[in-house]
Amino acid sequence: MKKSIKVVAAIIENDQREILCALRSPRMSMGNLWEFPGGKVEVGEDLFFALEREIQEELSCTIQPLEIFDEHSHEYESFIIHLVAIKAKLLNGFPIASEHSKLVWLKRENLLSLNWAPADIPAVEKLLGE
Ligand SMILES: Nc1nc2c([nH]c(=O)n2[C@H]2C[C@H](O)[C@@H](COP(=O)(O)OP(=O)(O)OP(=O)(O)O)O2)c(=O)[nH]1
Repeated sequence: MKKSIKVVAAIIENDQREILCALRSPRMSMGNLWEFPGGKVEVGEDLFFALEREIQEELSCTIQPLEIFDEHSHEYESFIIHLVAIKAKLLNGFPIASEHSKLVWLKRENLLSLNWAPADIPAVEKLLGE
């Protein structure tokens, strides 16, 4: 049976209505694909707390999670992901990539120009329709 993982991902929007997109590095699993920054939820962990923790670890800044925007399961070849995309705002600091290869802020209409992790497509499409 395939392993199931629960992952939280932050949809962070700036004052210009641009959304933060992160490129997974070639060293990471699913390398060279774009994602919303975040990571795996630990057992028993609150989703918003997990998101704050992951963003602090990965981007060295503080966010405030606002609301769950989209939840989807996606079956990859070797595991099943339950991806919870959560809208969030920057509270302190500015995102700095430590694990990712690149961070970009994009307007909604440009989001589909990136090569997204397949599990993220429903959330990206929902953002386009907002
Ligand atoms: N963070 C994140 N991961 C995503 C997204 N879409 C998607 O398919 N994934 C996949 C990539 C990874 O296989 C998995 C998340 O693992 P991760 O490596 O980012 O999480 P983590 O920091 O907790 O991992 P770890 O190295 O500490 O074990 O989910 C997304 O939008 N954000």
